[in-house]
Amino acid sequence: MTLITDIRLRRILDSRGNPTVEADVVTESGGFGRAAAPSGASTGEYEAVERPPTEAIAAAREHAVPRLVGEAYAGNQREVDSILRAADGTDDFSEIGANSAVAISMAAAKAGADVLGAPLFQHLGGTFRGENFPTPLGNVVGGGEHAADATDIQEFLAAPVGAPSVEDAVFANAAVHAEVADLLEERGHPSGKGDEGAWAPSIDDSEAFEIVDEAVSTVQDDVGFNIGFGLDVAAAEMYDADSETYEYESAGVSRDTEEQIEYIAELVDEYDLVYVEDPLDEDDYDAFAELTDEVGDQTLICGDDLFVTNTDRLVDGIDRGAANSILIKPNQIGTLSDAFDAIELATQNGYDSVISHRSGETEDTTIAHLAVATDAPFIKTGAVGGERTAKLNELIRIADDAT
Ligand SMILES: O=C(O)[C@@H](CO)OP(=O)(O)O
Ligand SMILES: [Mg+2]
Repeated sequence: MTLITDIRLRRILDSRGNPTVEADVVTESGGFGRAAAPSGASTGEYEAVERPPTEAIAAAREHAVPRLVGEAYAGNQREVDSILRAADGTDDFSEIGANSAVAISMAAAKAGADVLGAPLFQHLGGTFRGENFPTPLGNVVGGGEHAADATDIQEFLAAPVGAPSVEDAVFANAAVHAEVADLLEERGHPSGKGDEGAWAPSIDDSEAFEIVDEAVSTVQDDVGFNIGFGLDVAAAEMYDADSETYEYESAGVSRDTEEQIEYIAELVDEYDLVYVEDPLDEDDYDAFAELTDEVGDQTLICGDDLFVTNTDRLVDGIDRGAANSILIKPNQIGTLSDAFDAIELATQNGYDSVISHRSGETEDTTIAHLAVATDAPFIKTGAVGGERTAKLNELIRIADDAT
């Protein structure tokens, strides 16, 4: 029933107005799945390769589609994904593009779920999933590669860890986002938004800390449950390999690696940060390990550019004690099976998984299902904006259907 009988690939728009790859997968019994690849701006050096969509589509039509149509079963995700790997023939999907690969992989999963008549999270995670929901990390202020002339730290994230339901958590993040706008206005910094819908004011990081701290406390008092906050430092983007320093341009500050470790540890203490992503350069496992040793019992130290959803890099991190959490982005590695393997390895080793969007997104909701399917404790998919609320609203629907 799930034999794949047709795959269509096309270019569609992403949230930045750039082209991306969308895939439709059809099965023998009429099952249908559609999915689109997201796209990063602060991409890790070791990510699978995204090719220009026109090239990725042409290469996938030539190498992958003929090996899948009439040959593979959408209900057998491992088979689909291993055919994608074999058809590509490289380690990093540089032939068919990780964008074509991930779109086909996710569309096949949806087609498999459609044939079964089960929600995607259940097809992927089994019948006992759907009871636990991830805490959404909501991007409320940001800069870095996601907005010009804004904060050096890429993302300030609301983290409603005490929310009684995913719905309450989603609305709490939106409330923090709105409160931040009021505070920016009061302080004379009315602001536009960056790529992920976070406010992108022209202020330095220290002022952003004050504002987010205040906004989180105000909303916490309103809603009556605990809201913390966290960061995606995206430190690889500010690391200068020649001078071996982290350059905070808006503050005019430069920190060497030891100073960066101390700075982050102080921030964790001062603001009770619950989450810190990529606080150090993507090549510096030792510095990650040092920081994790120092504050890893107080907060999550998450590797995004460090691990790039890659089990080989995660094994290195586990061996060295670098980080205690991993960001999971299916397009960083190219298939859902690879993303699942990374989550499983993380869980077995006590690392928390954080399922994540990219800064360039579409209406695709696969990551909401992936988070529920894998019992992930966190999902990072913005706070507002249609391509972000697509995933957040899908989480609310999954929770609503489950009760
Ligand atoms: O760094 C990140 O975690 C992501 C998503 O927030 O950004 P990008 O997709 O630009 O890599
Ligand atoms: Mg990141």
